[in-house]
Amino acid sequence: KAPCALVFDYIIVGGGTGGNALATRLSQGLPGSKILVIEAGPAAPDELGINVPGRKGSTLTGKYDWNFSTVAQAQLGGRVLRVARGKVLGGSSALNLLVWDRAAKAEYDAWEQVGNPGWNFASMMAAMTKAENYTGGPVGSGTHGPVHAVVNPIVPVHEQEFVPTVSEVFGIPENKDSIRGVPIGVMLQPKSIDPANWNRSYSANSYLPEAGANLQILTDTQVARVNFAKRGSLLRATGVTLANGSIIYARREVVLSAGSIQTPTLLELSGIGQASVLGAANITQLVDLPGVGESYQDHLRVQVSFQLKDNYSSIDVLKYNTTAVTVELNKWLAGEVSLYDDVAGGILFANWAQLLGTEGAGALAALAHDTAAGLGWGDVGTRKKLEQLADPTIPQVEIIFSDGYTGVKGYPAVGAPLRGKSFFTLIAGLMHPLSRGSVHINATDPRGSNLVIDPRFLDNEYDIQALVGIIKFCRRIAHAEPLRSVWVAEYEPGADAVQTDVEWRSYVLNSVLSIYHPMGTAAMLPRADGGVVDARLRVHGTANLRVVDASVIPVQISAHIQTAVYGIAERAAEIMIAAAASTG
Ligand SMILES: Cc1cc2nc3c(=O)[nH]c(=O)nc-3n(C[C@H](O)[C@H](O)[C@H](O)COP(=O)(O)OP(=O)(O)OC[C@H]3O[C@@H](n4cnc5c(N)ncnc54)[C@H](O)[C@@H]3O)c2cc1C
Repeated sequence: KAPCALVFDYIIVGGGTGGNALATRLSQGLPGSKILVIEAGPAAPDELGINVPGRKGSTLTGKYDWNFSTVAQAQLGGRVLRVARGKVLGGSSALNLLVWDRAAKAEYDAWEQVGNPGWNFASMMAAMTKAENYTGGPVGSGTHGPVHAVVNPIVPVHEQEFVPTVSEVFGIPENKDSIRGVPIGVMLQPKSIDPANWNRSYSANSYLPEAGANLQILTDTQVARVNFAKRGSLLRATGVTLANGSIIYARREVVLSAGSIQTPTLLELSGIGQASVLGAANITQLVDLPGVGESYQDHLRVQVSFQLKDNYSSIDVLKYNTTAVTVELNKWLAGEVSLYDDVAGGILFANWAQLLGTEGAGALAALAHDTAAGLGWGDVGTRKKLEQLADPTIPQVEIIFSDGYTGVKGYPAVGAPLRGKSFFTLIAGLMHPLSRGSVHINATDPRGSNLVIDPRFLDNEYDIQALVGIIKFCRRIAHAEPLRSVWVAEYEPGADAVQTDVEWRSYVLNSVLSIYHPMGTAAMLPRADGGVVDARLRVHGTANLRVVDASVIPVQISAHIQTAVYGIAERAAEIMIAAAASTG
């Protein structure tokens, strides 16, 4: 018999975005249950790289990042792309770039339409609102949830021209209500920041303090696999084995919240997945689930950067001026307005007709249909994406106005003539690429962290042409007044360097990056459709193993996905608490 310190009612693997939200709600809703979160990374409550909004990005490649990378992408000339993931209590919510927004109503409704009763806009909006405490948000946004959101009222002078340029010149109206399932339009977006102390608000400092004493958290502890016993035709999860070999038992349920990269690979290490992947790694297959690790989808980005006129200044000063770094950080620490507050995010969400006109949108949609047909892509997720191209309420495009230089060639180096200059960047985001990749354990080292991540970005002509269309539109925005008056020259890729469609195509292939929103790798779909979990988030073939993180998203949504992950966790808690009540 195991010592009772090693027995819990619920074990949640991964103290990240979804895991901490779920654990907190279970602890509140099931006060008589013992709940354990096991997180591979440390707790880092005082880490300024996490807490200071303007230092977002500084933790990438550091000790709080798993530092995964893709396999060489043949279609991108062999490039290897970074796959950032939080390895810290709070997971990727501790590392992300803070954008707090939502997709269109029809995109959540699509989850129900592909075979998941109860998963629709009404239920997801209710769940996402429960997570949210939006200061100054529109009527209907959450005001009592743990995670704070706010629009920074400070907008740099040059950024103030973005919304009027898009709305007046391109006729895409300003939308101050985007958070309620109607995202199309141009706006200043909220960020997950607590306005009381201007600190990043993330799952570890928002949800966890609300949990009861029945929640325990083990940090710096990696789970190696889930253990099972056979119960009739189903597997019953009995607990987990840690990387150090210890076993912890679960009386009721085990939940995987290890994120879109590690949830599927943990399933594989536990014997659930494709026969060929498990066979190659010498792992006995317990459940044949071909969908595990498949349908990897992400949002893609390319960008153009412009050098500001000398009378404008951006946050670039924090890249080269050490005095400014100290002064501004001290202001943040003293609770004064600082460049490290992270300015409001100017964002445009648009459909293809708004960007390309009716004819251009029709031609691109035809290319999407032909591409999918030609490649034989007929899965439910792709079919939904193709259908959604005709829905003008669903954004296919996101364009972000980013203060400062955020491109690929780098801020001008020491000694370069443009060092010390200020820039802004327009980031072109593709919300529904057709490419679908995979993530699997590595047969040569199944338990190592060298996972086989193959996102297959831009492996088809629709995705390439779609990104070309968006990036060309970014340049058009920059050339329209009043925005045109704030800059002197295009820095990246450079007006002379890229002019023709052929040149844009090769720029896109050479500079595409991930927006770090991988999803769908343990999709909530019927088993016959390649699903990994059912509509109650239970792994097919198991009685009590669930997945609660971004990997369950069955049809790719637009927008940044942290609000959806919190919503999934809130819904999961409702489902699990109801299940506990019905079984006693
Ligand atoms: C750099 C970056 C920028 C982003 N920007 C934005 C943004 O601006 N807005 C937005 O909405 N979204 C953004 N996202 C996406 C969003 O943050 C993620 O989609 C979301 O946080 C994922 O939540 P999750 O619960 O699925 O996984 P995570 O939050 O990543 O949680 C998984 C947790 O499991 C732990 N874990 C993994 N394996 C094990 C194991 N074997 N044992 C124990 N623990 C384990 C990990 O350490 C991690 O803490 C960004 C993401 C990144 C990485």
